[in-house]
Amino acid sequence: MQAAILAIDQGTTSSRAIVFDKSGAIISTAQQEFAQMFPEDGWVEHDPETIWSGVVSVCKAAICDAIRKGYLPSCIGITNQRETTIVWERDTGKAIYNAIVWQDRRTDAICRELKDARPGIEAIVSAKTGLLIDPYFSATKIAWILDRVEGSRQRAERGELLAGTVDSFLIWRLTEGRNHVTDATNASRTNIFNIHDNIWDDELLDLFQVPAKVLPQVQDCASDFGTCHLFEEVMASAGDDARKSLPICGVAGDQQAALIGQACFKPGMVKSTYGTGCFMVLNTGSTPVRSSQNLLTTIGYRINGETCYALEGSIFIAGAAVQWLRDRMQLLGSSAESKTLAEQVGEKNDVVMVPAFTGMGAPYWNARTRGAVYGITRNTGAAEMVAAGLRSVVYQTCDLWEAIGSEENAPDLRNAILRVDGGMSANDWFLQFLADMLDADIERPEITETTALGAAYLAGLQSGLYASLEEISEKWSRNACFQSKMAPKQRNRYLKRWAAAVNATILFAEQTA
Ligand SMILES: Nc1ncnc2c1ncn2[C@@H]1O[C@H](COP(=O)(O)OP(=O)(O)O)[C@@H](O)[C@H]1O
Ligand SMILES: O=P(O)(O)OC[C@H](O)CO
Repeated sequence: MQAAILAIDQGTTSSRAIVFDKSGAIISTAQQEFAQMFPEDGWVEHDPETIWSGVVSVCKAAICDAIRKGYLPSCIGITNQRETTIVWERDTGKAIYNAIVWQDRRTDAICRELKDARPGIEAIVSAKTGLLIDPYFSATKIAWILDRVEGSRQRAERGELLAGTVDSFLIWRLTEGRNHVTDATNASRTNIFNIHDNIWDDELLDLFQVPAKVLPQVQDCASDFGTCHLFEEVMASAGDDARKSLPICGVAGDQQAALIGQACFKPGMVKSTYGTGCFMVLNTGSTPVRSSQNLLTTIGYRINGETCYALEGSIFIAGAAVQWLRDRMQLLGSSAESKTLAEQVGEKNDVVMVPAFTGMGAPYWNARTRGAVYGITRNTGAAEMVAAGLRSVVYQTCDLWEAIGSEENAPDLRNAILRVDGGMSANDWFLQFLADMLDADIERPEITETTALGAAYLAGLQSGLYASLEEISEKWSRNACFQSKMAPKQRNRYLKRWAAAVNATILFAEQTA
């Protein structure tokens, strides 16, 4: 049997397990989509039991298939949708409420009250955590659950409840209730983790009303998170001598894992991942760069106790717009069909979509806005709407690129190449429009499952399969490069219309609040 690594990628719309060999090639893969729940306007929930059963079943399927091909995983790396919050019982491992998903806006009022009650508090939170006060992050989600599920605050104080992001919940289940841990990247998305001192911050715990007792221990991304015995039966099919338990030794939030999978290890290297949302992450090295452009300062990875920081622009709706066009509007048979339809639409297409379905992320941070479409005529059909959806993701990326490029203390983006990955990066039409609008080179790697790959690299580092980040860096290879072909006049026209559409959407939200 050849050496391999099992990566668990628990994303917003699906759970995947991928077995990689040492070179980073995919040996086997299994995936399960799961239901998104929208109980109220702006609310998004997942069923933790569905997430759990899906993860177990994809892991078993991927391990089985890998063994059949002559590969035996020796460790597990985990990556996950970040910020999504679960509170569960220490005794039973059962969640006391559904997972509140990162996109969920229900705690907007709590965030506003905090800011109104204590002017200047956001600057303090931002200085310590690199984040803003926004419903996106985990702290207000934990507090909301503890305040709404009867008796849970008292239970938390008695040590009966545990809380965490999805990685933490999965590790608790995978280690059968032995380890309540998380990694520094996931912790850095909670609003209560001090990214400079690497501790849960007492002042912030008090501010957000989160009891320290419910929180996991925070570890380096490549470290010992516990051992999983749950797949021993499947592992046994490799033979009696085969190792059966699997150490979990790499963990990172999905966007940071993608930074690693894209081998963006040097300051100035930047990637954008197009899954449900889009997240542009720029490596800024050992110095945290404080944003003047409403971007987030976050932990890129922490290895051997050394933190590499990053600047992040977060967009809530990217592939989710394509999903909406497919599932709700029924304009597409599949997400891939969006390319064929968009190709039918010329440069004159004037429909502009602002996909603020769950508010707007960076750089606007407006939780109250909702989606809008402008410029519909009697000629507008499915193709125009689909092109508008794809273009809206590009325009949002332009906003991030502009914001990151304007940061005074960040590495210069003028000659930077943007590395892309995630579900939407399969779409060539989208990537060409992206290159045209950014006026920059866009590179897609051979392996676009970079999120899972990053988690596998971390586990491989810790388990000794790789010696260093340099060794990992050499494995990155390019599949395609997209370069701008658009005339500046046309680019400016598109950008002007986008800016007008965003302004109108914000104005509508303000006037109807
Ligand atoms: N060829 C494509 N063109 C446009 N969008 C796509 C394409 N393939 C997948 N997507 C979109 O990518 C998203 C899935 O990407 P993925 O990286 O798996 O997301 P996540 O990790 O958030 O679940 C879906 O929203 C889907 O609509
Ligand atoms: O599920 P994704 O890939 O869109 O990623 C979700 C992010 O981690 C949210 O911050």
